[in-house]
Amino acid sequence: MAESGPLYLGFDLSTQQLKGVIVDSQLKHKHEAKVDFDADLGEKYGIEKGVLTNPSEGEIYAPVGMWLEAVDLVLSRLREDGLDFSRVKGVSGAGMQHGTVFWSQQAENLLSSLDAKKSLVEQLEPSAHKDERKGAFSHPDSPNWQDSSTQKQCDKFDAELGSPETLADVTGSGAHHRFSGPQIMRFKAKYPEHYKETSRISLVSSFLASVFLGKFAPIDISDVTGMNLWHIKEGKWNEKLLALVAGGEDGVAELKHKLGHVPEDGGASFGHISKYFSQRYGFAQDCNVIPMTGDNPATILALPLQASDAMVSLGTSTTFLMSTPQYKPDPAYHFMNHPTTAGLYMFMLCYKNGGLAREHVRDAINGNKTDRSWDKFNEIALSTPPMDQKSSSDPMRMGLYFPRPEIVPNVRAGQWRYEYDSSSNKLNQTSAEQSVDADARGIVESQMLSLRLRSANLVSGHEVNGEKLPPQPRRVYLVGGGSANPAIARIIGDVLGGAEGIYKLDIGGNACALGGAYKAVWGCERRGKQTFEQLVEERWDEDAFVKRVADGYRPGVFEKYGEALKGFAAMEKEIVKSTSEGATTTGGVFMKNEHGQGAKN
Ligand SMILES: Nc1ncnc2c1ncn2[C@@H]1O[C@H](COP(=O)(O)OP(=O)(O)O)[C@@H](O)[C@H]1O
Ligand SMILES: O=C(CO)[C@@H](O)[C@H](O)COP(=O)(O)O
Repeated sequence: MAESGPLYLGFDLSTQQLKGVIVDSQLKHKHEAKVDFDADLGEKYGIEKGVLTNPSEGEIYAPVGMWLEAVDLVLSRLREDGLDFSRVKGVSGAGMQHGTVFWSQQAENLLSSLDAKKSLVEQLEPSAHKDERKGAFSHPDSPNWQDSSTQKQCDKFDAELGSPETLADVTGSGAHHRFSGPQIMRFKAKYPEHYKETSRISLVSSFLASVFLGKFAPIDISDVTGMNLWHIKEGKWNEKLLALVAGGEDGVAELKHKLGHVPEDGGASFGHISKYFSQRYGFAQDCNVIPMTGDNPATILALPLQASDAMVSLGTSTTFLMSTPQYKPDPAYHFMNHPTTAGLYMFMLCYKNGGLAREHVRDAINGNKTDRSWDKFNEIALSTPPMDQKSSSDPMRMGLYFPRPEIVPNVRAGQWRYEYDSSSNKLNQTSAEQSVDADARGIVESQMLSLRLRSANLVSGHEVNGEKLPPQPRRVYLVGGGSANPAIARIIGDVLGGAEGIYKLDIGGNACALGGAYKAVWGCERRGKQTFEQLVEERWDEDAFVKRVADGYRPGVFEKYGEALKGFAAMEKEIVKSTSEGATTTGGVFMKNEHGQGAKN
């Protein structure tokens, strides 16, 4: 008998891919499809790893037309996968954070009168088809989160409210190159005519929601906190920061109009799907468009995350995410509104040097041949003792591994190695040129020590079998490509702990698109004031959805890494200081110190 019952669609529009995942009301994964920008559309749009670059100005951006083409393509792939679109009752999802899309004056007319026989890109971005007709965008490109062209604007943002600390207190973050406020400010200065012609500025998430809605969709309550423009505690735009972007108070009303109203409820439907999608693909006419959010906020929705649980996303970048009722902002990290639950926040650390840096070490260990296997890396990582300390009288060995300029801490690209004697608290820099074998464990330890250092204030003690454990996450959940690696999971447990252990999401698809699909379920099926957490917990199938992949807290080992933390913090300080003294130009961007007036990646 054919299956019936509602289905929900979640998207993840990220740097390199558009993924679509279908779940049912019980959160069970049913279908998925993806478009890989390089493989499917790379030649046509001239992109590499999903983006175009202008290194002389530190610019990284993506053509919006390519994303539109990907939307039609991913839906046709879902159809090929057997999806019955008439059962889809809700659409939500995520977009990579911070990116902006600039709509033209005729955009809403075009969005609401799409012809189902033609593609989205033909009608909304004719320039992508070399047609000179005016399209729906005042500029064809969207700045990417890896862009670092906004140093001047970041300096002004950090100064505007008095200090980076105050900016972080108000908006949840100090100024960062990729954040939308500094990006819009630069766009206005570089393209004044395009800015004037802009009727609406969307984030990547609200851009995608607008396409499905057939009119402008508001910016989401969580994603808005990745802009450096939203006063988190007051729940409204910060007028001073808007004036900074607009070039004076006179421009504030116009900018506010371009940004639009931000609704508080992350679950309230924006309305029914545009008829383009019901006519072309057969979506139910009453399918709801639920607010789409940022990729990181959507990722925390893939699990019924409890306070003191942590998620480590081991993708291209490494991100560390926690859902917490505490609001303790600092310019070194980010606090954002929780995407579904008022009174909760998302704590986030974001590193550019994640998977790529680990791959560098893997390739060096494999002799830089064509072997891309992780076997040798894993074997060496597990046979190396914690901190490469063969006996307790040996110093601990540690380092920083940054093939790209890093966000946390804010330093230029480079590699540094140190020895640390915890009994005398002595730190010595050693040669960067040494055997790469110790780096297999070393790079994972280094990345995890950085997470432990910065999340220490947010974790608490736990009692397991009557025994009181030191402050650490209750569970650590791994997501992203690197979560497949058992050796990495084991070392993460050693360094970060985890009172109940290390877990991995065991459902198909990816966490971010799944979180988006769950958000659609919640938006459409919640009863009264039922929170997202209550709904997901009620339908959660622990045995089917997650898998315990490694031990967490190991007595003695966790404490040893606690000792290493002091040396690690001192090492970072020394590197930040030495790199800011000899300020270096990396990729056309002037890099300086962590909290001062230097670059914020
Ligand atoms: N077995 C593995 N061990 C370690 N890293 C892995 C493994 N499999 C994939 N990866 C890493 O996962 C990363 C890609 O993760 P993914 O979540 O797909 O990326 P994105 O963030 O772009 O969506 C790559 O850096 C790759 O090296
Ligand atoms: O900038 C941030 C978070 O602040 C990044 O996490 C981007 O949001 C990453 O996007 P993808 O890796 O999904 O492309």
